[in-house]
Amino acid sequence: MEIIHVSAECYPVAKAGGLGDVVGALPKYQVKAGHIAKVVMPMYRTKFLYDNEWTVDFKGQTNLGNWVFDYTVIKESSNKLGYDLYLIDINGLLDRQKIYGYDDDAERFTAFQIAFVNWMVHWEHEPDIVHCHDYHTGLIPFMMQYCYDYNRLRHIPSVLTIHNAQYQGWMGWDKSRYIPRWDLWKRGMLDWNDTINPLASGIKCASKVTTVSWSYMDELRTNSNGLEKLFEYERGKCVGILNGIDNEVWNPATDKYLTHHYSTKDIAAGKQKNKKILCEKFGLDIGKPLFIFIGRLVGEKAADVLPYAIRQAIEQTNGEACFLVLGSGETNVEWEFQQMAEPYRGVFNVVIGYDETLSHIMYAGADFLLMPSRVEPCGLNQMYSMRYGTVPMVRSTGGLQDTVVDMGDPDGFGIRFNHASADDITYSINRAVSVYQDSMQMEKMRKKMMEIDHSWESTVDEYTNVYKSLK
Ligand SMILES: Nc1ncnc2c1ncn2[C@@H]1O[C@H](COP(=O)(O)OP(=O)(O)O[C@H]2O[C@H](CO)[C@@H](O)[C@H](O)[C@H]2O)[C@@H](O)[C@H]1O
Repeated sequence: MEIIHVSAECYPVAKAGGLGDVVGALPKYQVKAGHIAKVVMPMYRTKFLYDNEWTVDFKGQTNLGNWVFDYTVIKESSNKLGYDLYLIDINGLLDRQKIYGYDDDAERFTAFQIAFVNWMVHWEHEPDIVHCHDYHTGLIPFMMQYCYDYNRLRHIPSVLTIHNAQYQGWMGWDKSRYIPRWDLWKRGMLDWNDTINPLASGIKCASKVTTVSWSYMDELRTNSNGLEKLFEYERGKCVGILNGIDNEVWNPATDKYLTHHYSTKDIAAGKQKNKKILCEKFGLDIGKPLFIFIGRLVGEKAADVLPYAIRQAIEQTNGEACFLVLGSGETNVEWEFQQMAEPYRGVFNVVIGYDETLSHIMYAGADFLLMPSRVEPCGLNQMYSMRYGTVPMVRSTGGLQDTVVDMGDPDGFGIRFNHASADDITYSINRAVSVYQDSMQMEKMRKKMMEIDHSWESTVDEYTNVYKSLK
């Protein structure tokens, strides 16, 4: 089968979070399973662009409302990612360093989607599936169905994967002029509560909708930032498929970001060497259990309760636990963490920003990973931490409850709690501190979690089944 993934992110080209990881890996494993998989994304000005060779595949012209624009599609020449990678360049809109966060994001991603369908119409052959990811590509199924210029694409099945339903790309109806000549009777397929809602439109118009864990699929019907009724109505075409992880990138025995590699044969020693790097660099006590948090500092990840929870845990344990935080997001949360660095020197440190290398060393060197998320569609951090023998501490929600078993269970290896509250987090940290004293139990849990198979190899067929159901 030929599958075209369309996305705003793809690791290692451009990544802001888990979406990039999934779109970077799934196509690679689809190719290994015998499919033709391609990725199409915007041509941001990232390091990957300048470090690699490209050929021009297509040049076209189309418009965003009255603005006529040229676009260029370039293709990575060496197939180094294991699948065909195409970037769409639109001067003035996509030629930026960051992926998101600009005032004209609505125009940027709408123009990207228009350029994509416009390019597809010029293809001499047709793919079997167009696979869209998140709201940035949510208008594509609508455009393929109801824009007169793209009628030729109508019968190609589309799949929308929702990585995060919190963000929906809402646009005022004044922006409907951006969408190329469309069947005005189909206004309802764009609309949700009197705004153009690209995610809702994708859910309505895609042939199938998937999300990234079973529990999150259920949750969306009761908690999806306003789309609950839509998920209930469309439940027949929705399916949950748990994310995999790229075992080639995330492997403590070969990880290119690590100086000290290890496997299940030398877990404790391997982790200790990585912990030493972190503790020396961040002034933390290597004799104490090390807790980490990696991620966006936003309410969804319950980052706002963490500063207080960590302070409370440090007090309650008499400073017997160390904490290292890596992330960026809401300014007040960043500020609170930064204020803690000095008074809690020796047991707490924070890095505000995005650092891929440091994140790998943290997964390897930490003892525990904190993930108190209020909403977590799947979560990759807990799966990476398991692969690196770091005990995940998660709130029981979404994909976290699908992947982590509490250590109270005979088969358990992690810590689960029910509320994204400082008290639940602190209580769990206390549980962790006491299990940390039991090196046999730690070793057992580490080994168990490192042996769990979360590879894409074991998941890729579930997507194939979805595609096949559409042919
Ligand atoms: N400051 C930083 N520095 C370095 N690396 C950082 C970082 N902040 C985050 N990361 C990395 O970004 C990724 C985060 O992935 P997650 O899946 O946990 O969350 P995210 O909310 O981005 O993804 C959404 O999409 C994914 C994919 O479907 C779902 O698993 C998830 O639940 C959903 O919210 C990990 O690779 C993590 O290491």
